[in-house]
Amino acid sequence: MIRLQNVSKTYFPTSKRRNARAVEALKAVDLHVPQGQIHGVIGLSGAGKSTLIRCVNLLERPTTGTVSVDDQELTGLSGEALNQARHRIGMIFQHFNLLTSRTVYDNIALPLELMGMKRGDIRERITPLLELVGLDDKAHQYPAQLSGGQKQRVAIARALASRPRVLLCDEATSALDPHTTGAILELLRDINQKLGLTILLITHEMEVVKSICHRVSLISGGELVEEADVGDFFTSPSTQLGRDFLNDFLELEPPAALIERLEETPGENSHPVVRLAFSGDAVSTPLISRLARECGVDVSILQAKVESIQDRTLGLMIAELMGDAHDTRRALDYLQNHDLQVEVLGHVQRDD
Ligand SMILES: Nc1ncnc2c1ncn2[C@@H]1O[C@H](COP(=O)(O)OP(=O)(O)OP(=O)(O)O)[C@@H](O)[C@H]1O
Repeated sequence: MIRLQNVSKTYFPTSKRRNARAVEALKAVDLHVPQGQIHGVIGLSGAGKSTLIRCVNLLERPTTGTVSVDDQELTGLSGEALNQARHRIGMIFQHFNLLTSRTVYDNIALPLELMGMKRGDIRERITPLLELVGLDDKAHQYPAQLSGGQKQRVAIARALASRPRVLLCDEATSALDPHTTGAILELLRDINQKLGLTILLITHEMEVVKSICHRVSLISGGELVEEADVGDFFTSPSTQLGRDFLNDFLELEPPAALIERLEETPGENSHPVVRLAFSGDAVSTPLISRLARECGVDVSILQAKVESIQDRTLGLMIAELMGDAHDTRRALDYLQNHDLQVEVLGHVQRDD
């Protein structure tokens, strides 16, 4: 439904200052979002998220590469043809972008008025939309009379008014409190299911990805460095940046006092400290007691938690494996052979 091929975007300096530099905001990005999927793009500030999503509806024109939506190449269009194609792409923003002088109803009607639709037809379109977003009693209020969550509901209804095939969400919940964020994400999931709408969203929040996305891409320095199903991303990200995002989200770090004592290479009396991630059957298997029994190591659990990621359960643990070098090596092999993701964080010296 959405296809970006080899998309690059360079912002060239507009001033003639000597130190003005071009910024390569996107570098050879390939992305495919199939029909009906919710795809998240996550990255740090300045990574290129906004540029990427704005390239999809050509609010930013890519410097090179092609963008297609619903089998139509947008990068080959201009003028009226591009305008028509954009009706099939709705967009919502972090700060809602509503017109303060228009009521809720009139904000939602705006794109339809611009399309030249008759008043009666507009009414027929808007009534069910107000119901869908849960604002049927607010039609004649002004944005200033609404909460942030209600404003975003108006923006969603406005984005859906032209019956788009695709909805782009630019940090749509970043200005909202956690409770309202949850409600808006639920509405987006509902719309995705009821209308079969394809959704591309950008965010810096793992919670958003975890709550509603099917697939996720990680962007860094203008490049997509990792792409995975959400369940896989949360169990075994393949890049260091992915692991950093996950660990920040899970708040699973060894205690500070231990971090200070961690050494990169094993010493004579040192034990490995490992971060373990396990999902599926491994969550309900008593692996740690088996590990102790079969490999002859003691396991000191420093932190542990169980998370539900959509329909999967993810177990996480930071543990020290205590035993001689041979046994701890066997223990690491044992864990890996039982489909756990094992990351050795370092080695800690034990004098006792
Ligand atoms: N209009 C512009 N002119 C010049 N440089 C720009 C422009 N817009 C963005 N950039 C630069 O492009 C890079 C990517 O910016 P972008 O806004 O896409 O990142 P982002 O991931 O959305 O960041 P944030 O989460 O902070 O909004 C940054 O280095 C930014 O400074």
